[in-house]
Amino acid sequence: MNDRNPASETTRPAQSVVSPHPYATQRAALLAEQAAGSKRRDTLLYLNGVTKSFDGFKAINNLSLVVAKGEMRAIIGPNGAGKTTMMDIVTGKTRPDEGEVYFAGDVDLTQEDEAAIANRGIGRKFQKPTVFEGHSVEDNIRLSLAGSRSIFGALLHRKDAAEQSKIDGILATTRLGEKRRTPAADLSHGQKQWLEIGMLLAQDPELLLVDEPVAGMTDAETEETARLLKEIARTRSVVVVEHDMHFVRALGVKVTCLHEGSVLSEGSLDHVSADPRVVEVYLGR
Ligand SMILES: Nc1ncnc2c1ncn2[C@@H]1O[C@H](COP(=O)(O)OP(=O)(O)OP(=O)(O)O)[C@@H](O)[C@H]1O
Repeated sequence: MNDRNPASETTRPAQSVVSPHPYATQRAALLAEQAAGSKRRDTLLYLNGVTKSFDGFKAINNLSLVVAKGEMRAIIGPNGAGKTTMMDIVTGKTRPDEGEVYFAGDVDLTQEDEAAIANRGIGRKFQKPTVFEGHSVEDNIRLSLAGSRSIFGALLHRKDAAEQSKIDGILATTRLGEKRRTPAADLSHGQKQWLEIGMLLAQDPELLLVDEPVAGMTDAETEETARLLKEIARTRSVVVVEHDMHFVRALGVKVTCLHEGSVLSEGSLDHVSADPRVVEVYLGR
């Protein structure tokens, strides 16, 4: 049955001529603000229009990159694309000439030094592992937990249960539980890389920057590293720079290809590796 009343339709003014009720406009503005706010809250690392020149050469050129909370992102690109310089900028080692770099909403990283940025919860793993070779695996983790305590104090102080359980958790994550008493010097190259990742985890970073973690690893170690980083990324954001495409595929995350200091292509590995520009400057080489 058609219960519409044609008479009332003819008398009702057309919607387009009715100006919206002030509350409706306010509500629309509020919703837009909430959406923008929640987007901001979801963002952990925000780079916008970042540029850095060395002697007139733009190593980073109008780079924009957004990493969400809890996201793992793989960064690929040819040598000299600016991957290391990008990480140097995020960690405060290098100051950008222009652009915005924000962490966790409103922390302006361009205004902070390396130590302050590390304290904010940004941990970086360089390509070459730097562990305390003479100490056991477990003590390496303990020393990293210690923070401001002296090294001597860290090794001598009474072990409390909470600390021990944190160390055990890190050893399990980094597949080093059975190696806890082994001197770091006796670990394989891959295990040393995992130990260093564990030492970073001891500092509870919200964002981990990892530079070429699988370079020099065996295939089995490479596969295990992909699993390990995926586990870590359940509770933190991870940005991993890597040339090994098998490894990047195993990560199964969004990929950003840098070239000449800017984003050349971004998306799934399939999308990025099918991009003719990426094939031309990187994958096809
Ligand atoms: N401190 C510096 N002084 C001068 N030039 C620099 C400096 N740091 C980086 N560059 C230059 O900036 C460009 C980008 O270098 P960067 O190391 O960031 O590239 P990358 O993508 O990390 O390369 P790779 O894959 O080889 O590590 C290169 O041409 C490099 O020579």
